[in-house]
Amino acid sequence: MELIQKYFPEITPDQKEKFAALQDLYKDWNSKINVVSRKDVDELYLRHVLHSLGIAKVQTFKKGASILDVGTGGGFPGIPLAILFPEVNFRLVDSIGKKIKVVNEVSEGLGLQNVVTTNARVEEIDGKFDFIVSRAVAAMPTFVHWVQGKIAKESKHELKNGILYLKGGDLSEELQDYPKATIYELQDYFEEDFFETKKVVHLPMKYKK
Ligand SMILES: C[S@@+](CC[C@H](N)C(=O)[O-])C[C@H]1O[C@@H](n2cnc3c(N)ncnc32)[C@H](O)[C@@H]1O
Repeated sequence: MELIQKYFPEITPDQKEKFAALQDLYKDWNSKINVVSRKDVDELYLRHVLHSLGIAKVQTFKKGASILDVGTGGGFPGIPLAILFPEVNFRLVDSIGKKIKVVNEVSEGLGLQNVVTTNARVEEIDGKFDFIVSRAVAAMPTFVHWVQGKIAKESKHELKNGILYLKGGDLSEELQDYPKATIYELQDYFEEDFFETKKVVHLPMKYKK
């Protein structure tokens, strides 16, 4: 929790309270429906919350923006980002119903007004979003295939509307067909080399050459 404050010192008392409440909510819901490993619950703030917020170091979402979190699982990166950006609209999607149940319980437990969830495959989702965020769901070509057509053209943001994907490893092969992809290293934003998945990939909507 101290790490959240260290790297996001501008959070309000309300946001601080919500971040602090996450641990008990996940512990409680995970004991009923096992969606996050026990080790992960113990290391929730570092492995999940701070890691998810890495996306916010790359792009600050403006008021009224719409964000789709694809394959949110237990709510990552969507829930921490929704706490950090209360005036931004988040839609969290997962194809597994019990994961969405946990996300709903956590979101309701926190009283988040800016989160809606959908239990579906992302391919079935209609609508356009400013950004699509994700972590650990599919290789880039598959992912792009799923989400192309769901990104709004107009951008009010510093980065062009598109995908922001938390990824690890050597991405040169995976990204070879996407010359417009930009790779941001999380270690440039955090003093310590915290994370196993160390990069945020930004792929703008018009990703082709
Ligand atoms: C490895 S988990 C990652 C969960 C979360 N993003 C995280 O990083 O903790 C991958 C998730 O993607 C979901 N998923 C996979 N393919 C999907 C699809 N086509 N549409 C929606 N969800 C999908 C799975 O159900 C699973 O919950």
